[in-house]
Amino acid sequence: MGKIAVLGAGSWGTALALVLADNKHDVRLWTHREEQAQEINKTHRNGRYLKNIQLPNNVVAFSNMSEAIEDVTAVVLVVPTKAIREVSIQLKDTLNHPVTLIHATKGLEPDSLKRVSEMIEEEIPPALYGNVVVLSGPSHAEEVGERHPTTVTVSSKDIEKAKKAQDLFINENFRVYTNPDIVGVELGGALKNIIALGAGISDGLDYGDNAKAALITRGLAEIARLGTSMGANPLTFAGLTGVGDLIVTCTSPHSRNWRAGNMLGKGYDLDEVLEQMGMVVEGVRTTKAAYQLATSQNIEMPITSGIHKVLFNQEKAKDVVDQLMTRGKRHEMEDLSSILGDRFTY
Ligand SMILES: NC(=O)C1=CN([C@@H]2O[C@H](COP(=O)(O)OP(=O)(O)OC[C@H]3O[C@@H](n4cnc5c(N)ncnc54)[C@H](OP(=O)(O)O)[C@@H]3O)[C@@H](O)[C@H]2O)C=CC1
Ligand SMILES: O=C(CO)COP(=O)(O)O
Repeated sequence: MGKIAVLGAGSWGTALALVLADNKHDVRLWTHREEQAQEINKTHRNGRYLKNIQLPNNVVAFSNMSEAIEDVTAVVLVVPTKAIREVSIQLKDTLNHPVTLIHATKGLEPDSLKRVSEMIEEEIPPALYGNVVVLSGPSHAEEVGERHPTTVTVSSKDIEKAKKAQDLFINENFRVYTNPDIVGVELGGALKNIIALGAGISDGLDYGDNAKAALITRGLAEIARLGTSMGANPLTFAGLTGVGDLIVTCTSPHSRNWRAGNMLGKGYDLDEVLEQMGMVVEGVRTTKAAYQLATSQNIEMPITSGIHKVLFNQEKAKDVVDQLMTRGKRHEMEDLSSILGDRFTY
């Protein structure tokens, strides 16, 4: 078994470190906070982000990146999207040998409109890792920490790299599939957070199960619409990183995006919500990026546009739902008819 560095000691980095440790790897969990590294090494717990989980002894925390990545064969980058460029630059300045590079971050960058693997490729010369691998899918850190059955997908432009990552992570509790469609895998993981905000808002307004099912299903339709226009395979959105992650994020109080939406639905304002969360709510910045993408590519994304109005234009969630419900009439399978042709045109 090899030495692996996990960069980012939030909820997800800590849970992934546990999976790798269960697979008998020598795991080096890097945090930018010295006091957090000391706490993890002393107590074998990450009190702020995953307090109920006891970490195995083969997870060792570091606050010095060059010590954390010394002689590692793989690096797992798992910080919020906002920090990806900064941590990638630190990694580029520190790394002096080739590694398998995996990221597990779910987001899109506003303005540049880049996916996370594209951001990494812009900051770290691909000569050091070949092609980036993304790990994504329905996986709350709290449940992975409890070793509950979980399934995820790894994807890369180089499928051999994805298979390497599959071998590092797979075990009896954590089943890992491969998928060659990195565009679809990354977009599914990023865009579902917008819909999870919407599901939380709907629950905050006490709109019940019908409304939430509508958001998940029509949310999937608009995710697939944007994704296919960007080159993704539409079938990826029917998989773990599409509908799978939508279900887990839109229906669970573990989800920070759902919880943030829930507070918005109950009438709190965005700044208050983010302050109370104390953890990353990726859907907020991703809504901005997806709205910019949809506008620039002329793709219809009514739910995303509605959530954009609630987050950034101070429109009332209830009014936005009313607007969504009274839009012009549509054919449910419009997207399929353009992909599959005559059989779906009626
Ligand atoms: N939690 C989950 O269940 C899952 C999360 N993800 C994704 O994983 C990514 C990370 O999320 P998650 O771990 O949950 O987030 P958390 O909010 O739990 O933790 C974020 C971590 O990143 C650290 N961080 C922030 N900025 C920097 C920086 N500039 N340099 C170094 N470290 C930094 C934070 O440090 P500090 O304490 O100092 O702020 C904190 O340790 C997100 O994209 C999320 O969508 C994916 C699947 C599941
Ligand atoms: O991506 C996740 C589960 O798959 C976690 O979602 P949240 O960031 O909303 O908690």
